[in-house]
Amino acid sequence: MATLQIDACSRWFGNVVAVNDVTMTVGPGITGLLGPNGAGKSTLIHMLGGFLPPSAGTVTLDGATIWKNQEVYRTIGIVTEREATYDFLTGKQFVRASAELHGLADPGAAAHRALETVAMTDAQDRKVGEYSKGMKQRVKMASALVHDPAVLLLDEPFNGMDPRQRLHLIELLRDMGAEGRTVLFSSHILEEVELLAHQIEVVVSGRHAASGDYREIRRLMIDRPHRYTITSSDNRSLASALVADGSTAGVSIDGDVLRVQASEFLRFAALLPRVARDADVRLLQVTPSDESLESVFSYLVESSSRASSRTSSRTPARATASPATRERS
Ligand SMILES: Nc1ncnc2c1ncn2[C@@H]1O[C@H](COP(=O)(O)OP(=O)(O)OP(=O)(O)O)[C@@H](O)[C@H]1O
Repeated sequence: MATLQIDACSRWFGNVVAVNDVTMTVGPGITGLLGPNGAGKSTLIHMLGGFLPPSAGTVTLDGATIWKNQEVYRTIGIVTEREATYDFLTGKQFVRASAELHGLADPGAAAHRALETVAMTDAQDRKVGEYSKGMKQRVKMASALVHDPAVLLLDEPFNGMDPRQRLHLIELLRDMGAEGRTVLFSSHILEEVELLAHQIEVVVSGRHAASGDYREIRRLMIDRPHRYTITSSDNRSLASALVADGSTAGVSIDGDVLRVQASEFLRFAALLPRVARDADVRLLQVTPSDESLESVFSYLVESSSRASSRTSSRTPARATASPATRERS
């Protein structure tokens, strides 16, 4: 079982602070690294993969420094976002070269196994330069898996994949996670993160904005209005009862449904059944209408930008759903 630890880590390039005082733990299973363009995801992945040293702080695997540590490199597989591959090699040669660089005893067998894992044996004798984007991604994946690493880091692995390839990669990563490997992938395709990751780490402007299950993160943001769509036995009576109580920010009737904006999640969750019972109304369906990762993300981006406009560029901002908030709840 491999655990990655990023501790008070910053990385800057000249005046640009790409990663700003991030502390994060990534354990076995699948973790999604989420953030807008330029948030620092690739920089974090490069530091975890041993491609870059941190400018400050530490990046370790099971307590061992990753940077320039060959022993650690043996246990890490990394698929970078970079398009560049050795186009003149066949898929098989490309993966085998990686096996040889790792000094594996039987590079041919290891390459074959890895190509089988990503379902690329049929195309293994074609030149990488002739592959589609998705096929290139898979062969890069095979090359990262060739030494059977305990840790797998993937930067935007779904880029350029068609839906079938995407599904295949989702299954593959699920299997890797289930085997107890530590899998960290970055993506801007929110549905994939939501579908795949048991744990989500959000970075915004180089800062660690949130950590946890996305629904959990969402619920922690109790200072943000939550929207619900409700159907009940008597929407009109329920609407007036909710308005009279005064703890909702907005109530409107929209055809057969009631749309409610609650100012506090926890309070509203306790209040709604009580108000319904007192008004003699039966609740038929209560659906959160904005609990997607997209809305969580927009909120975090907004709150982190608000915080960063108040702080200097090297001071970490605390968004509402930062780990510190989590501990308090
Ligand atoms: N080698 C470099 N030299 C200078 N600036 C860099 C370098 N690498 C990254 N940066 C800057 O650091 C910031 C974070 O970049 P990074 O690539 O880590 O973000 P990202 O979240 O992966 O973005 P994207 O999703 O667009 O790939 C950006 O402002 C970027 O321009």
